[in-house]
Amino acid sequence: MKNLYVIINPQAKNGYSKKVWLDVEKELQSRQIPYTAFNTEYPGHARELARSICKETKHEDKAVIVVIGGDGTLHEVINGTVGAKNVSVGFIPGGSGNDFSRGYGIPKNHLSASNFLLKQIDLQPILVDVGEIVHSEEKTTYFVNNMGAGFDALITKEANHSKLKKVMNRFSLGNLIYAYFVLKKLFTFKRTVVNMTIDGKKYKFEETWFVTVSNQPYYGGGMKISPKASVRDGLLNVTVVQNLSRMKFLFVFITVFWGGHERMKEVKNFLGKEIFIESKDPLFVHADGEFIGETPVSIQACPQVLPLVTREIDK
Ligand SMILES: Nc1ncnc2c1ncn2[C@@H]1O[C@H](COP(=O)(O)OP(=O)(O)OP(=O)(O)O)[C@@H](O)[C@H]1O
Repeated sequence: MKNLYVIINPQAKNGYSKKVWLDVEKELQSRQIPYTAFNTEYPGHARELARSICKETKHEDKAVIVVIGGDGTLHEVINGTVGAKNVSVGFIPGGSGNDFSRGYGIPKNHLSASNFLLKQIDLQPILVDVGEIVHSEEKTTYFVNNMGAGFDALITKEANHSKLKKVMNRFSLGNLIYAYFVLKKLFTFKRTVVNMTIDGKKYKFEETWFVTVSNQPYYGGGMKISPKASVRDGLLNVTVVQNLSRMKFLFVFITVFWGGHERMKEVKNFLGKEIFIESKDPLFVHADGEFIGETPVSIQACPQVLPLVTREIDK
């Protein structure tokens, strides 16, 4: 069996991930599977742990890092492993949003996900795409789900820093926090001009609410922002929402839950490999729901670079 490392974020979903780990640990022990486990101690720690596991195992044949937490922890681990060909990544959901499981064919229930993972672990991992963002001072961030600039990044930033999220997570209502901030920020958000280049072609969008670049269909805890996005096609799906009154924007935002927004004339969709986003006024930027800075940013698709323990995913 491949060497197994587990990275647990004990804070994900207000500590629910600790319970997930107890169940998974029991399963590993009953099957007498050896493992090395680490708890994250602060934001950013999962990335450091993943990096040092990759360094230590670089002469080993194969290793697997299993992430127990939410999409934020997974995002950090990916940022520590991208490029390490011998290390594959597995995921057991223990967070509140779970867009990664939705988009990558991983069971949502942690016991099913753990059984599934242990069955797949010694099979060939599936190589999936990731997106690469180069932002200020040549800093690079990778994303697996999506990145966005504008209103959605503002909501992400507000929600992640809000004490209310913790309270609502306690009642399994963590996702409602996003709806709360959408309503709170809807009437004050300043729309701006966004200039984009997609595979060499230039675009100008007036009165832009947000731009999302997706690797998979889901974001914001189950919203279908990019229903046709595929994690194996080597391409990124761009969604631009612009020229909408505040009330119509709210309506469009609601239709994102089932992907209905794609038919609206104020929603533009593109496919591309290299994307540049700049704006007249700086816009907040997120990657996989984690705030990372402001525009301008350059994004590119990195086709099939991440070995993932999952089932075959259609191209
Ligand atoms: N020990 C820790 N203490 C505080 N924060 C931590 C710790 N370990 C990790 N974090 C941070 O917790 C944040 C949230 O983690 P994560 O996204 O995995 O859980 P979640 O918010 O419950 O789930 P989701 O993103 O799926 O909604 C991440 O930004 C991560 O950096």
